[in-house]
Amino acid sequence: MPKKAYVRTKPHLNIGTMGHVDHGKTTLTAAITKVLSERGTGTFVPFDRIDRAPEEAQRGITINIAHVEYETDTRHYAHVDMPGHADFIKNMVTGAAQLDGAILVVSALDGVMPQTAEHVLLARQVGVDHIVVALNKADAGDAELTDLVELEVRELLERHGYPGSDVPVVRVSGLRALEGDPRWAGAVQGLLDAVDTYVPTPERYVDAPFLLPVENVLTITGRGTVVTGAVERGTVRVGDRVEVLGAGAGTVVTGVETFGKPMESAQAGDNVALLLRGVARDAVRRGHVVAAPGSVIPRRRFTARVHLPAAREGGRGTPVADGYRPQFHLRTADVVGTIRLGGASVARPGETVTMTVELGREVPLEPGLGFAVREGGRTVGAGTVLEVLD
Ligand SMILES: Nc1nc2c(ncn2[C@@H]2O[C@H](COP(=O)(O)OP(=O)(O)OP(=O)(O)O)[C@@H](O)[C@H]2O)c(=O)[nH]1
Ligand SMILES: [Mg+2]
Repeated sequence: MPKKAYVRTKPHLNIGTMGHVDHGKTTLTAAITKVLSERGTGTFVPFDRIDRAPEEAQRGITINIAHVEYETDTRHYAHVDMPGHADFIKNMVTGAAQLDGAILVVSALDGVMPQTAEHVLLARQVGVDHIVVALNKADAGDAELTDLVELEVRELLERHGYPGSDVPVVRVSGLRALEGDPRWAGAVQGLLDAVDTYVPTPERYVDAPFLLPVENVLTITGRGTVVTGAVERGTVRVGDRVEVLGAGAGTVVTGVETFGKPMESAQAGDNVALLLRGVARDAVRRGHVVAAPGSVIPRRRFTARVHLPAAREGGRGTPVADGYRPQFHLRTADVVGTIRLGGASVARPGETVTMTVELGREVPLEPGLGFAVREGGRTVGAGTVLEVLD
């Protein structure tokens, strides 16, 4: 039986939960789907379906195991719940998740923790302009302490260039809402209303040449190789010619799906799976880019402005010197690179500096592209490409 096609009736946005470990991101994600399923605009996704490890996609094209899909009265959302900190860095910081807005989950019991601060810093750096705060575990916190946590979060946001006093802060209990408590289900609905109204519908670059950073690669028996990810710009439809940069292959798109539903065409902002004709499974990997032929040229060298978070924000304790070789996370790619600081001999945590970077291999680069700098499992910098060099 043919699968029901995806029909675009409302604006589509990508959002996600971020925040410190154990503050309740996955519980809240499950609670959101529960509240919306009761209103008839979503399908309930239980906690253990969100939090599980990826498995072989045998039932068809799946997007990303941590994605859930739902609708409010006015919008269609793809919501990514990143299981753990490393995944957050990969998906969000590198722009793979392409969040139009984020729900910052902060436990009312614990307040701002190191990863809360790190996620806010990185969200700012990669251009997530709108954050809504879920003060979670409000069922268990005392009101006075929760007030203090709220102040602390607003102050953190202000310090990173967000309008701290205007950002909606909603007290919720993901756990109680998930258990069906009407009061807390109402609070989760209030959070969604805040997201609907506070996060603007983004302008999509649908007229630009097509580009999709590859997040995952799957094989579907009898159909071929599938790549998944969020369309960064342009549109793509079945029959389009594309090239896989990194793999150096030209190919034709033979299928486009979103959340298991076939689409006639996908556009910037959509989370999709593309079936590619005649591309071997091992010829394409996460970090490659699928693009309109000739529209991007991979390069190795660029200048950039990079912020090095202070140690208290999760950054390094010591300065970096000329010749430093960390990992650069650009879109979904993870590449080693060497930095040159020019006149300055060292750059200290807490500073924002200009540098030249030479990557270990070519990747598609362009001015304005955001990236993260990582070393030993820690984010030591967040930057923006200024100029691409040859
Ligand atoms: N009292 C209370 N506990 C909660 C609430 N939300 C989550 N918890 C508990 O907090 C713990 C962590 O919840 P998770 O949803 O797994 O947190 P997480 O942020 O997804 O954690 P990681 O993915 O490991 O970073 C679990 O034991 C939850 O039951 C809440 O609203 N109230
Ligand atoms: Mg989780």
